[in-house]
Amino acid sequence: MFRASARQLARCSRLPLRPLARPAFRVVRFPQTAPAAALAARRFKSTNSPKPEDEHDNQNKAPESQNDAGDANKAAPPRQRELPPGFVLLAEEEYAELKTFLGALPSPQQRAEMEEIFKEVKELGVPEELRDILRAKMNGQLSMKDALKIPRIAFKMASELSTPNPETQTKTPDFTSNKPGEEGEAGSSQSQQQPGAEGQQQQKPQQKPRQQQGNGQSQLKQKAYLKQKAEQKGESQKPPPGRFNGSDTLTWIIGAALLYPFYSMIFPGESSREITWQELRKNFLDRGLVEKLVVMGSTVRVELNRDAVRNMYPDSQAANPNFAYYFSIGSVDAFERRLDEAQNELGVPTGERIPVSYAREGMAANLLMAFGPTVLLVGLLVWVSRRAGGMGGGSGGGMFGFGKSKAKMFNHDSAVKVKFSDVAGMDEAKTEIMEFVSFLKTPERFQRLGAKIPRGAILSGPPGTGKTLLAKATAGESAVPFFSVSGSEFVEMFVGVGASRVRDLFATARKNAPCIIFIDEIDAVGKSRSEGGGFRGGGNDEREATLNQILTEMDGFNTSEQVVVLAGTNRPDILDQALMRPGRFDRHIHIDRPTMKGRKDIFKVHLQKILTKEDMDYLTGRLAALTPGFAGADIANAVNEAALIAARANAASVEMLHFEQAIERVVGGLERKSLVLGPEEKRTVAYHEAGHAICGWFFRWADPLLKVSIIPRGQGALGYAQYLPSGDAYLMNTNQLMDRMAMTLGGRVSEEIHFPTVTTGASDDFKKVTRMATTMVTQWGMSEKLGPLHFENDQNQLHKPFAESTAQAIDSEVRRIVDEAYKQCKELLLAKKKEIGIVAEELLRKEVLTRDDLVRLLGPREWPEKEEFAKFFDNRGGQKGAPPPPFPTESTDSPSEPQPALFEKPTDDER
Ligand SMILES: Nc1ncnc2c1ncn2[C@@H]1O[C@H](COP(=O)(O)OP(=O)(O)OP(=O)(O)O)[C@@H](O)[C@H]1O
Repeated sequence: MFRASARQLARCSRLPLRPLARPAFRVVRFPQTAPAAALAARRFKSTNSPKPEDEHDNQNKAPESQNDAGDANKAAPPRQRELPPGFVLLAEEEYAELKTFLGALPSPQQRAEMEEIFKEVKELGVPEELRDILRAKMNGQLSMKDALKIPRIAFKMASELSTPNPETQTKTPDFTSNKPGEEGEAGSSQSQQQPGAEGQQQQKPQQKPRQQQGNGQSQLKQKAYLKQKAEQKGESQKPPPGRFNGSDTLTWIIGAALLYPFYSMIFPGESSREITWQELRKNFLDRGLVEKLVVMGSTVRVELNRDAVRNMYPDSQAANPNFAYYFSIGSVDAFERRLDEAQNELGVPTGERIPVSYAREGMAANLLMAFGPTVLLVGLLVWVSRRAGGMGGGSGGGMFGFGKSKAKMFNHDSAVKVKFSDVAGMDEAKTEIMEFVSFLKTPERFQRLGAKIPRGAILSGPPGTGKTLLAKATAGESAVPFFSVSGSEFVEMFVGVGASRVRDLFATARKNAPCIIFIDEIDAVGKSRSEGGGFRGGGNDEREATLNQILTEMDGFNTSEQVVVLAGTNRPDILDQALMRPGRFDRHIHIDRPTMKGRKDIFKVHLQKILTKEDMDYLTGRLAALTPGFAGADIANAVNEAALIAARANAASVEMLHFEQAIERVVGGLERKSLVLGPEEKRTVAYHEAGHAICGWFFRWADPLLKVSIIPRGQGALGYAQYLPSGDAYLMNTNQLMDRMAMTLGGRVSEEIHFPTVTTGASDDFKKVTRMATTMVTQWGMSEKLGPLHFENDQNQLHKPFAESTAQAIDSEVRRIVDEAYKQCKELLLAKKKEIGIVAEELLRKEVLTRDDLVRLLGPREWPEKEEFAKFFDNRGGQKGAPPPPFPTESTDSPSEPQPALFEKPTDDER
């Protein structure tokens, strides 16, 4: 990590300096300010130093001068000046190493100029750190730390290079002789270097010019002169050598110039260019410039003899040691063959052939290229899931807020407006939950007596029965914040998110206490832990972790903490027992579908918002009678649907007709006017429905018929008969069941009697009959042969929990019951064949027949009607003498089969 960032840092600093370095070279090319020339002039003008012309000659003869220097090093000739502190002289091979980085410079001109500076460097010495870096480079042990030292070293050297040679101080004005001409000449030639010189003197008194030694007066004069000059130039004192002074332009230029080659020592440029085989041959191979070829998979790197290349192509980048050419090959064999042919053509003797090596790192690179993206993606996913999973604690937010609870909060501002008066038809449940309200409102009443308040309650019941509504009403009555969340919101694709969200939810709730948490559909997370454990797919660790967290959090409340947890579910039977134990969800409140009275009350609640002129008592009673099995949500939907139908009809208020149409629509689905039946099909449907109607009319225990229709409706129903089921059907006896089954078979039997063949239309009837008969045998103990036994036949179980012989007995009993119902039906319909014809023909004419039509066609039903039926369907609209309410023009299918809910006693008003 550190390596990468240091590298970037270094690159960053290198790039902005590059433009600075280049102008510096351009400046030096022009006569006035070539740094190399200026440096040479300033630093080596001593009595013993070579004259500028000689120097120039020397510059042109670089190799010799290098050799000389090397010899000088070896022979240690007397030096003209002392080394600056911290500087060392480079050994020949170190200097040669340093020089290789000249190749990093893009143009030959720049290389030549930098070479001048390097010659200075050779004389001046280099900071010890640079020598160490060079040695590390030679040993292949360069580090990023070295890279960070480069700017300091470059500017330290630049500062030394731009400092006048003490030898040249001899050319300062001779203050002992006050000859103005000399002063002027010397001053003009050296004015630029004076401040630096002063700094140098202060820093290194031992380097004072020899001429000044022993001459205190002239020293003082000279100091005064230098100071005056510095003040004239407005320059501050030069900092000690090695410390960069930004105002010293020359130091800047030289420092920047040095930076580039120095950096290329640490970061060899990655520049490379692809060439073709032909280019390789023409430009390098044929000219003997290729030193080595390195095969790396399908590419070959060309290693050139840099010195030879520099001589041949002085302006080419190829001379740069960090620049590489490469070319692609199809196969290694083909490449080797081609290379051999080329060398044969060139007549290269076998012993001097170009060495070819095969690099192994290509393999790693190839592997990285192939699997890198996948590894990266997998790594990212693991990282994200770890992060998401690790987001524990109350804050829970973390990356993307995965661990945060999604609970909607209703507080005083967004207060829950629902009150208990809005919840109808569940008085027992309301009484139970009322206690929570008192606890939240006046906790001291309970605490005073040492009573512990239940932590929470599970509200269970079929969908739409008002569980959420009741929880909201509890919050509304208590006037406390209400957190509503669905169990499924704890489930996320990331491991640990569920538990984290639970933590977050409870932490927020504690902060807002007193308050209510409502977890809807808690079965999504609260399913029994043993449930998934069997052979059916294994356990679900994530769900269990979430459940455990809920259990822990509920345990974590202390008795005085006023946080009530309510949970809603349709499946209390599958909940984990640990949830239900005292101290957690202590109360279990079951909310069933509303009774007749409950439906009436719910209709009253929802009708408050509806504009209707109907008598409320009669309306709600009739609607409640028409909607057995409706849950609160169905009722709310039916009322709203009625208002929509009335609005569509531009009615001034919602009338009974609209309500009944709405109920039919909710039960039977949309009328399908587009489905046009052929005459024969229509006739079959009419006789089928007439068969049902006749059964319903003449069987004593059958449900009273409300209407029959042959208008298609909903999914696949071509016609139907609507009955008023016997109250809420909490209990049904065998007679009722047999009559209902016989009535259900009436359609098919009628077809058999009236047509030479039968149709597929009775399939659903058979399904209902079979299910009823099976339930009678296996669950309701209504078969003498099998007796009062309950046979569970779970579809998910592979094996039936009873013997094969029992299964056969069940089958035969079911068949017997259905056969009996069939016989009963056939006997009736054969006897009433004429009546079927009458009803069917009337149906074909009118499409819908009401109860009144049937009375007209068949005479009054001979069996006494039920109480509600008499009260709400007496055609008087609840008032004596009032005109009968118009009956809906559509009808719908029967609300089906009997409800097997035989476990609860009907309330008084149900009987
Ligand atoms: N007892 C009731 N009194 C008045 N309205 C009710 C009643 N029960 C249900 N409703 C109506 O039905 C709507 C839906 O009810 P709610 O969401 O409470 O049902 P639920 O039992 O929570 O359903 P689910 O089990 O599908 O979550 C309520 O907004 C309300 O309009």
